[in-house]
Amino acid sequence: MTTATLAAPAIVLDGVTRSYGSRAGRVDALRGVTHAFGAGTFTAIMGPSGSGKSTLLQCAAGLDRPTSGRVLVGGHDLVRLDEAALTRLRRSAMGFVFQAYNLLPALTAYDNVALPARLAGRRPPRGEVAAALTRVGLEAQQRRRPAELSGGQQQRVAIARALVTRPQVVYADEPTGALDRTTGRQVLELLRSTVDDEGLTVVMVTHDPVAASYADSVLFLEDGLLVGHLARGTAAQIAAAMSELER
Ligand SMILES: Nc1ncnc2c1ncn2[C@@H]1O[C@H](COP(=O)(O)OP(=O)(O)OP(=O)(O)O)[C@@H](O)[C@H]1O
Repeated sequence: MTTATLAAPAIVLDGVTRSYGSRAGRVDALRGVTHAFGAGTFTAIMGPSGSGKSTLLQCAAGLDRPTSGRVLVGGHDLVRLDEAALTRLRRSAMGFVFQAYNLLPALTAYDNVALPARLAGRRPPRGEVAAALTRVGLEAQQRRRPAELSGGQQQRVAIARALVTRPQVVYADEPTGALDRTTGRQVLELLRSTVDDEGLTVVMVTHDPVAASYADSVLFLEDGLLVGHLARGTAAQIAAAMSELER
């Protein structure tokens, strides 16, 4: 048995279902998903449009509540936490990176990175914010506002903001969706290095086999169910598995 299998998982989904009621009827976005994400691993979630990828990520992050099943993050059962406790856990243990960088346009890069700590009611030490910006290669751009940064730089600010609270897990939803290939690769290398160097657990939704090839393993979702798993696949192998699914 390897150390990875001995380590307690960072995130556990246990029989997670999520149904949405709408005027058009019921949609079963997740239909019983069970998976343990090992601590210090990078997992990509792939699947056709509407297969439940974003719903899975939202449930794993406590941004959405499952209809049934359990979600454990760092041993905490998210389903049993009230909103206040969930918010505290999200702010201390989880980081988020989205396709749209969600930076506040009026704030500098520095103040955007400092924001999560301020929201949690503390003034982050200047050195911690500066270190997070240095970590993503933006120490010289601290005083710039988002409009004065390229897309890739804005995404790196968003990653610094996700890392500054020293989370255990980072959830990323199409983090390279709005970036060109070279810039996207820098962002993926950065996510990869947070796993390799700092032992973070990263879960990333992506449509892009090249992005998914940076992960340790790829989970394939179809129609709300986990239907496949590929460990350490190349982009070509991942693309082949995807087209098999979409056939
Ligand atoms: N708030 C909601 N209300 C009703 N239905 C929803 C809601 N959110 C998602 N769904 C439905 O649940 C299913 C799964 O959606 P989800 O966004 O998780 O898929 P996805 O795999 O992330 O799709 P995409 O790749 O297109 O972003 C879809 O059928 C979607 O229409």
